Amino acid sequence: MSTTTDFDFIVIGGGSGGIASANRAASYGARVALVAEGPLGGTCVNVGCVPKKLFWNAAHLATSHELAAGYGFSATPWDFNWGSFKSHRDAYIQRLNGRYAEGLENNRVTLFRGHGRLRGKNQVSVDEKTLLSAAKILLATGGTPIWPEIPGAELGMDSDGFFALGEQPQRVAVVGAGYIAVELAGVLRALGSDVSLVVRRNHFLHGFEPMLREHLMEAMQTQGINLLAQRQVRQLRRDANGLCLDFAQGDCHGGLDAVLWAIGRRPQTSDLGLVAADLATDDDGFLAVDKFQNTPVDGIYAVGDITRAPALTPVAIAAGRRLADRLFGGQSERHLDSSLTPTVIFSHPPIATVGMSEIEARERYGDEQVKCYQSRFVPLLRAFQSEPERTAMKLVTVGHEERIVGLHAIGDGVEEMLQGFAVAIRMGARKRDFDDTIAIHPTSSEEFVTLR
Ligand SMILES: Cc1cc2nc3c(=O)[nH]c(=O)nc-3n(C[C@H](O)[C@H](O)[C@H](O)COP(=O)(O)OP(=O)(O)OC[C@H]3O[C@@H](n4cnc5c(N)ncnc54)[C@H](O)[C@@H]3O)c2cc1C
Ligand SMILES: NC(=O)c1ccc[n+]([C@@H]2O[C@H](COP(=O)([O-])OP(=O)(O)OC[C@H]3O[C@@H](n4cnc5c(N)ncnc54)[C@H](O)[C@@H]3O)[C@@H](O)[C@H]2O)c1
Repeated sequence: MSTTTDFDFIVIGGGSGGIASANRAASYGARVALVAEGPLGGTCVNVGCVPKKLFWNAAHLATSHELAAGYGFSATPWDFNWGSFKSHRDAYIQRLNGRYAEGLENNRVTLFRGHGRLRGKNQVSVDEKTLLSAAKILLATGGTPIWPEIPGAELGMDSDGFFALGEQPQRVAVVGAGYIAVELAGVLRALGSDVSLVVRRNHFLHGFEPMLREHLMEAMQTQGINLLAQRQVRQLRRDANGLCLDFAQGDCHGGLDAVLWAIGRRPQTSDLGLVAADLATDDDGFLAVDKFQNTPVDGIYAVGDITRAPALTPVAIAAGRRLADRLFGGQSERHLDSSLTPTVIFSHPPIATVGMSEIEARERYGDEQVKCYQSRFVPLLRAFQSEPERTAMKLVTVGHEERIVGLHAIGDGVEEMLQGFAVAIRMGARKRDFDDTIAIHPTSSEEFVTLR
């Protein structure tokens, strides 16, 4: 190994949290090393948020001709060219990779390309060739898709494989019930594939406000997504008709071109040299951190998907930046409070949600303290459709002051609506603050300030 180079801060992982923390620390004058394998930007930029949102935009355009007819446009659907979309998308992502590299260089962060591994509490090796040392080390190595341990699993693909596809699969089964499953099932269906969604329970998006998933389930069924509920996949095999899923319930689902596993992600902590630094993960591979991102070992920190914080890019970024503010910016109490994290599921229609579901609020505060307001309506955009997809909204309030503890919406445009409402809720907004706010007409978001 080459001689040790000394830094103030070593960051392992060039994704959302790692890059944000490295740049922020360098802005305070710290000497920072970033050890990164894989393309810069990590999951979000390369195989997550960015390609997914571009797909979502494509899917949105693909279905807009249905609306356009009512507005007097000739309703000829246009053809989608998967290959051309992919080459534009990949070129865009490459530009982002380049911008991240430039940003690091401009901020004087020293980039080491390769696999980072702890070699003690203050040392990190890069591909076992270069040795770095620092008093402070941040672990930000993100997550990776989980594959089912069943015969034939390798015949399917994970979300990384989905983004690598050169051609559109025509008959697809998506297995899973979380964000990725509903998002990618929706994209594929909107782009014209025949899609089945395989879930173990009666529903998907377990843990979210039930109003949201009930509304989405209804919309997906109207769109022609085949929901295969209460199915546990036992094996995947290939026969003369294509891929076939066998279920523990005794039936099967065949004739498929592709099967997408979307059954969760696990933290990438198994090859990080944790033992050398006296660190250990929990049984699921996560690192325990306190509110300041401190691991139990002094001088070693963790942010992002390797911790139990919500696995979202803005959470990883915020945790990484706040940590750098605290360690190098003289802000000794700076930390992330992720308790009211707003989130959007880019399903069709999209879901926007922040805070507690009605059930969670009733459990926490008791039935008599909780009051909910709801609305379900046809947005003006869909005024000319014979069977329009509706928008649904719900506010969950507590106490005599009716403090808003949950805000949930599903429908056109809600993905852009949530951010501002999340600010108000974080500031402690009450129902009457919403009522006192003049509506913007005609919009869908005005419904939130006119609920009765
Ligand atoms: C399909 C999909 C869609 C998503 N959509 C959204 C969305 O719309 N909005 C949202 O907020 N979030 C979304 N997410 C989640 C988001 O991508 C993650 O929460 C976020 O990327 C986590 O950031 P991170 O810094 O923890 O890790 P990552 O971004 O995963 O970065 C970790 C980096 O570390 C590298 N690495 C790992 N081990 C080592 C090592 N030993 N040495 C050197 N480098 C290493 C990895 O190669 C990777 O580049 C999505 C995720 C997926 C999979
Ligand atoms: N829009 C966004 O912000 C966005 C989009 C995608 C992903 N993400 C983040 O990435 C994380 C990972 O996403 P994800 O969808 O992979 O995971 P997830 O944890 O959200 O969902 C995994 C789902 O798979 C189900 N499941 C587990 N094992 C299964 C099995 N053997 N068979 C069938 N179903 C099974 C689980 O019940 C769960 O519903 C998310 O939790 C989220 O934080 C965010």
